[in-house]
Amino acid sequence: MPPITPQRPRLTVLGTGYLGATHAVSMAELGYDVLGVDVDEAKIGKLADGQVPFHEPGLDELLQRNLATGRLRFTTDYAEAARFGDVHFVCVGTPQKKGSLAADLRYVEAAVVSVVKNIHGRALIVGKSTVPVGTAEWVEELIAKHAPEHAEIEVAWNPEFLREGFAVEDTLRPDRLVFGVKTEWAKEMLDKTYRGVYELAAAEDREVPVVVTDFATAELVKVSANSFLATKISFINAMSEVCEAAGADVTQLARAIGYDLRIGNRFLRAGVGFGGGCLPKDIRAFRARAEELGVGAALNFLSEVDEINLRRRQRVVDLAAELVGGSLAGKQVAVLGAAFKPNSDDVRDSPALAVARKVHDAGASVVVYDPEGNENARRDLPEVSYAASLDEAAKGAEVVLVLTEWEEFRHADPVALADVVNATRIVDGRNCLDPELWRAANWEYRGLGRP
Ligand SMILES: NC(=O)c1ccc[n+]([C@@H]2O[C@H](COP(=O)([O-])OP(=O)(O)OC[C@H]3O[C@@H](n4cnc5c(N)ncnc54)[C@H](O)[C@@H]3O)[C@@H](O)[C@H]2O)c1
Ligand SMILES: O=c1ccn([C@@H]2O[C@H](COP(=O)(O)OP(=O)(O)O[C@H]3O[C@H](CO)[C@@H](O)[C@H](O)[C@H]3O)[C@@H](O)[C@H]2O)c(=O)[nH]1
Repeated sequence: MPPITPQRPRLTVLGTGYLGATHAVSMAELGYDVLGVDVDEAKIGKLADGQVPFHEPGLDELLQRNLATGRLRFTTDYAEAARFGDVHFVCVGTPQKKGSLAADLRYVEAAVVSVVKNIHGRALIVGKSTVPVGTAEWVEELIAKHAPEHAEIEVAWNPEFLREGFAVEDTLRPDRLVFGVKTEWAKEMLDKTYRGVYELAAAEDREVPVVVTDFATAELVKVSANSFLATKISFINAMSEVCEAAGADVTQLARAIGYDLRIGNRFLRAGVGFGGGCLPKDIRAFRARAEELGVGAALNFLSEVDEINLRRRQRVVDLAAELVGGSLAGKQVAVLGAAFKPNSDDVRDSPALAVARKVHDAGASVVVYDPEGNENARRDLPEVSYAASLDEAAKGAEVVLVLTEWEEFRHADPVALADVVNATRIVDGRNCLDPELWRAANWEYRGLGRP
């Protein structure tokens, strides 16, 4: 990619997890000088050594290439970060608070304070983490309290919409950019920062829409986008429940309604529901913030969205029990999938792992296999066994549950697998298999929302 030349701001990325590492690497790929910063020394050590600490297709190669050019470096030293950066991207985690629906902003606070107290010139702090509306104003207050008096620091909010599994592509070629700003200078700095993205789009005859807003709107764009996506999934999963009761097929229903362009065919895959480090916590934090703002009733539907989603996990467990004759106690169960979606090793709030836990709690002996997620899963759910391959997981199973739609599972051979299991029973928790194929190989097949 041609490096962009004039007036390139130097960038730091504070927090080098799924979002930050991808952002740092992608911005270096676009020609910027980037310093990635994290408090996790092991993570920084790996990144500096050219190893991506998580699974994200294509990221390893770009990391190594950009380390080699010298454009990309990593550190745990905030003083160095403050000296280096013109623009500081805040990409730290905003997980759900323990015992509450709300977002935990302690890492945002720590990152902002650590960097601004060391800034002596002019700089822009750009929030990328997903946060409750009002956070950017609070970050301004933190800066006023902690920055040296002579420093000139402004804030912008620039939410990120990347999807895991497509993170690099989404960063280099975003559907849109959102700039929540208060001043023309902040807008100009963001334009300079994203010039590489604009130039790549122009070279490919595309345009990247840029929506310039106030802080509150930018913050809300992010959580409302995720709420809409979560609602779409729970809508189709609610239809799935009705299809099950009525003997209809939700996959055909989704296809048919999706032809209406007003509805669209994407994000209508019924199954065991949404998980991950974003949608579940974001809809909960949004509800909590709306309560604080006195408009909780406006988002009551999001609690229904959450409940529909969680009910699907129990539905898979019930189907598995039904298939083995009523009780899972003492049965061997193969769980295929641990990551919350394919092409990721992320197991945060993963439906697959939640089901594995429930099946284990029901007294079954559970063997999990995920092509990339075993290691993270073992940390979260050490009570169950992990297999190194699909065949090893399925060996001797009374029922197989497909809970993450990895290609490897989609293309599994039902005839060959029949020789490995103890009983040919399968629950397709992602509606990703061809029922006819599996039934033809003598499997008792159950999908979600399918007759
Ligand atoms: N993962 C995604 O696909 C995605 C997409 C868009 C937005 N987001 C949002 O981005 C934020 C980060 O998500 P993530 O998935 O990358 O989380 P993550 O847990 O993978 O990464 C967060 C990183 O922040 C680091 N950190 C914590 N405190 C720090 C500090 N004081 N200074 C520097 N680093 C610190 C952690 O060590 C960790 O490496 C969240 O708000 C999330 O909602 C995530
Ligand atoms: O039709 C569908 C589509 C998705 N899912 C599930 O929904 C979850 C989320 O999927 P996806 O949105 O692709 O993954 P994320 O990487 O979590 O991305 C979401 O969350 C990010 C963090 O906020 C945003 O940046 C992205 O735009 C938003 O799509 C996963 O468990 C999927 O299995 C379904 O069950 N059915």
